[in-house]
Amino acid sequence: MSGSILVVDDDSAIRTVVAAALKREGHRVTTAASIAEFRREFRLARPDVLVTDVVLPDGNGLDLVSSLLGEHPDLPVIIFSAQNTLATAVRATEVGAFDYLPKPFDLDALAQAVRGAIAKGRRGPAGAAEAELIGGPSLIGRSPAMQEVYRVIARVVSNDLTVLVMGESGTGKELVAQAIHDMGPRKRAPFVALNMAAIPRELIEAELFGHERGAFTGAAARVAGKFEQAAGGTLFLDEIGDMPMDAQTRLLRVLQSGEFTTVGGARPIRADVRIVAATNKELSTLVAAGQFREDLFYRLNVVPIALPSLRERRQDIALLARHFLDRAAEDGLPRKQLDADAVAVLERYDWPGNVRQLENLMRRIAALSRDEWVDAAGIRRALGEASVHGSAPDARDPGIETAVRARLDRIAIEDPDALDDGGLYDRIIGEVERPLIEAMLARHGHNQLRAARALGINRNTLRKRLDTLGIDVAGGVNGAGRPDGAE
Ligand SMILES: Nc1ncnc2c1ncn2[C@@H]1O[C@H](COP(=O)(O)OP(=O)(O)OP(=O)(O)O)[C@@H](O)[C@H]1O
Repeated sequence: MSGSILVVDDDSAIRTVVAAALKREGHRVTTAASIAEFRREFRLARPDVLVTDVVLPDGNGLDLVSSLLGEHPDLPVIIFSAQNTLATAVRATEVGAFDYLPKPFDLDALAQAVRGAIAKGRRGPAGAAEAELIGGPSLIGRSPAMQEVYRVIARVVSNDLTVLVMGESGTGKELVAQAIHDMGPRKRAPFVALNMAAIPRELIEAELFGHERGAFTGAAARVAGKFEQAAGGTLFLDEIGDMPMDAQTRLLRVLQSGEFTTVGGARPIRADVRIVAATNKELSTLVAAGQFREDLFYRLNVVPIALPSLRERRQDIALLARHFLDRAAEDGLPRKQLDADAVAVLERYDWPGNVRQLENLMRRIAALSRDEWVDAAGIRRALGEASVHGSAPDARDPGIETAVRARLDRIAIEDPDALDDGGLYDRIIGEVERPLIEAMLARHGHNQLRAARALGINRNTLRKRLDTLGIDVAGGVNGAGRPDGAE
């Protein structure tokens, strides 16, 4: 389906490339380099779709779209921008854009967006009235992976769909939940969080739904639960995978009926909350293992947001690191700067504790490093200290270091040639790996699937390592009896 498209961008190279790509798709294309040119072209061309940049020489594309859609509410608009922030993505949705493409975008994505715009007509939230740039917690990051996250957030802020945020610990799951709350219509009501892993299991239901006076021993007064505290706002259920089965059943009932009762209470109360749940565990695995209700999983997983680990968005590391140093300075700590080598070390590191670990490290550096400029050695030192002090999830056990050194000393005495023959790495790693794998197999009843899961490796990888290391599994239950790790 072809149509007439008006492309507004002050960069002539982008105008040319975009126009050529859209013409190849069979569309008629006109271009404009400014808002003034746009006004002229718009009257003449009467386009089916408008594609516009945000920063234009004589004004802001978002304001333009906002006022334009007041007059032409059915015009589908695609906004592209190099201002790849969550605020831009959300504002684009708020002003009623049909789609938002962060720059650099690929031409296929644009062509597809244009096809969608022509086929479906304008569909964004009605009205341009609420076009207000909202602050809120800043999610930092311009990587493609985070752009995708922003796009999903932008689509859900104005509705009440249940969102499930998945990601490793420290990737910013709570910050995403907070951003969804702060940017949506519930922002003036409370954002209430409950971490399922942090409260005793037997108290979870009372925490969620509240309890009446005398509902159980020690319940001296009526206490409102999180559902009541969050009324009108957002309830963030963290570590949902740790929710006990009974509580899961009750939560499911509440999600289905839209009502809950307090523990010991009889009168149903309307549940007026938007639910955002988060997990760092693979919920589908828990479902398969019978530890999480499948029906609840589907109820929660209406809009999934997969937050990438920090090592999957390394190009955000420098930006985040500088942001955390700025924040530390705002909090009164000395201002520090990172030199290029320092940034390179940060970008190469694997960040098992993700953004939280980077944030802690930057605060540590702000507080402890002596010079204003931090170099590579400064970062390595801080990383080393953090792990020895156990404040990072990658804390190295100094005992292992001592053991490895002692082993090398021994090899130097018993088999000095081995130190130079090139097989040392495999030999030492094999020596560490063997007891690790054997211990995990024993711990998990020789069930390979569970042992592999606990080690965080693929089952086939474990099998290969068992072969390579010559670990005998035939005697184990798994070797003969449970080839698939069935439980
Ligand atoms: N994209 C980001 N921009 C700025 N700060 C971030 C970002 N992501 C995470 N942070 C910061 O990192 C810290 C950890 O984030 P958060 O608590 O949201 O992670 P989480 O995934 O919920 O962790 P957990 O699973 O351990 O609860 C917070 O201080 C948060 O402000």
